[in-house]
Amino acid sequence: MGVQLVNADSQIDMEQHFKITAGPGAGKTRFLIRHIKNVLHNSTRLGRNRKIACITYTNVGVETILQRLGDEVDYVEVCTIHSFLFTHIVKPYLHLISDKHEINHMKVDAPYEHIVSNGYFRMTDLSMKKIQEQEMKKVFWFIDGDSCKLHIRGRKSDFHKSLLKYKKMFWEKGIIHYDDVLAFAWEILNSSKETLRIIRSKFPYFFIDEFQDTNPVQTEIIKLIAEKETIVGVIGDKAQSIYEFQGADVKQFDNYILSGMVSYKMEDNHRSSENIINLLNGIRKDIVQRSPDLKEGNLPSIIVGQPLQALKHIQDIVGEEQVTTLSYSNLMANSMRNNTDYEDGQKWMLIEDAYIDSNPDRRKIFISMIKAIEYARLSHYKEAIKELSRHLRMSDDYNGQKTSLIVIKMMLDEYHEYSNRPLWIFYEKLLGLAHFKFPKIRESKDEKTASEIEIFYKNTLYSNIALNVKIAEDDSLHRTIHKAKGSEFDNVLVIVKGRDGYKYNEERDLGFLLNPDIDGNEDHRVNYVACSRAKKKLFINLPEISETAKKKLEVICIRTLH
Ligand SMILES: Nc1ncnc2c1ncn2[C@@H]1O[C@H](COP(=O)(O)OP(=O)(O)OP(=O)(O)O)[C@@H](O)[C@H]1O
Repeated sequence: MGVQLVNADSQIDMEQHFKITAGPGAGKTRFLIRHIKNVLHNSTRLGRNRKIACITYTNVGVETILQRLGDEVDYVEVCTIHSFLFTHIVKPYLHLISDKHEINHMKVDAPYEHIVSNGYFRMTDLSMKKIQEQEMKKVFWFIDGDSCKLHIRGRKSDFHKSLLKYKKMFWEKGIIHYDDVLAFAWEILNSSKETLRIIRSKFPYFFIDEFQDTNPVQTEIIKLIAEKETIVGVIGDKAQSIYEFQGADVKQFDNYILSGMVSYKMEDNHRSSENIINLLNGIRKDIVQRSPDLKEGNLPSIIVGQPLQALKHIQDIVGEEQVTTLSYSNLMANSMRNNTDYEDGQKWMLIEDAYIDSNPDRRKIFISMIKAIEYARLSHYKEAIKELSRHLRMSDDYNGQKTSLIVIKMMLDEYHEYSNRPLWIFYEKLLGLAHFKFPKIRESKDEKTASEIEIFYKNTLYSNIALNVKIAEDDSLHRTIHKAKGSEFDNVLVIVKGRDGYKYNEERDLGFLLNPDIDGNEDHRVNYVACSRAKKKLFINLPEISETAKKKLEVICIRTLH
């Protein structure tokens, strides 16, 4: 059977595996909600212990689906893949593989983000094998025959044994990372037929949204579950696959086939105006989207100049309406939010890489403090308290949470006193707090003998370091493109800059419009996702534009404003 054309309101056979391919704004979420409701009302295979699993990529995605399901959530479990696998497979059945991997399974309470441990790294032979500590961020699991193995992205040789030794030091303490959850879940299901049977029986339907972002281990888990009894349905858009660094792969979506699976395609775009849809159709060729609602709107515009000026210019055009800016890097998004200029060609870093301090305790406290303050400024208080309380566990009867709240509130009240001044001022403030224990920095008498650390604290502005904080679930007006996935906004300004330390280069950075390669170039897909978030007005900001590019873009119906 070929690919069948459907729309957001179509009903499909609920007892067959399915794959739905659809572009942005096609109504994938609307389809999923209607399909879940259809199964809830008509299936005879559901019950108190037999639910629909609905997996989506982010916590924001989970909230959206829960809200749209309204009261009909009794027999549906909506969660992220990590939370599903942890709750239903890893937590209850980890004991099946804990001896083999030396995991202290009684102490495992939740998965954690992997923060590279210098101490553990030094206890392996990895540095002797010329592996840099930062490369530990590129460690991933892959399935090799009957077992999962560790590998470092970008390396050819096999470092599995050394990497396993590093990981085991965490596991012994009951710490497992998000990527371990996938590997452990696969191993448990692959080796225990009984666990697989229980999962199939608890979840007769298994739906996955944003399937283009799943990684290969996840795909194998889904294939195992789908072998019998459970009906699996996946929905996605390969042109919106933007998590290559986490192991997602465009080809995976195309190659994903289950026996008896029916493939569907949606060609509508209910979100954007016809002019924006025309621009999107110029970037991708596999789906030509139509505008069933014939929404009118201006031609997308290019604005050349500084991003902050461009935003001001657009604000004059749209009046009272809000404008959302979308940037590739945290650095750019944070600069827009803080109303500060951004110099093209800056290296994108996480705060962990940007923060120079050889004393590990002091470094950890300062990084957490800055993160907590910046989260709290965006009202993400829960994350702020979680980040800080790990250093204040002993300070109160609430695991440090009460003290964290007091400290954060005080630091926010006094933000103006240190935010645009050297980190040294911030350091002196923390010294005076007495809540934290860290060694003092030895201050030199004259500039000649100043240590690297003293120079860093005295010459680096707090605001410059804070720009590197990554906001986990950013719902602000100025966010990164990755954090805008699945959302839509009336007016969007896409900011195009040079990549990670490079100055803007038209051929490369405007390639997504001049010579689009959606399958082969992830940067093109990221910019495509950004443009496709706009409902009414789309603006693209560039630092400069050549006459040739201008002419070419006029043909694709973009006008250029200077
Ligand atoms: N059949 C429809 N009629 C009218 N509006 C619709 C229809 N389907 C979806 N919409 C609207 O179109 C917009 C996009 O829908 P939705 O968010 O479900 O798309 P999507 O396919 O998940 O998009 P993306 O992949 O870009 O995140 C929403 O505002 C939604 O309310």
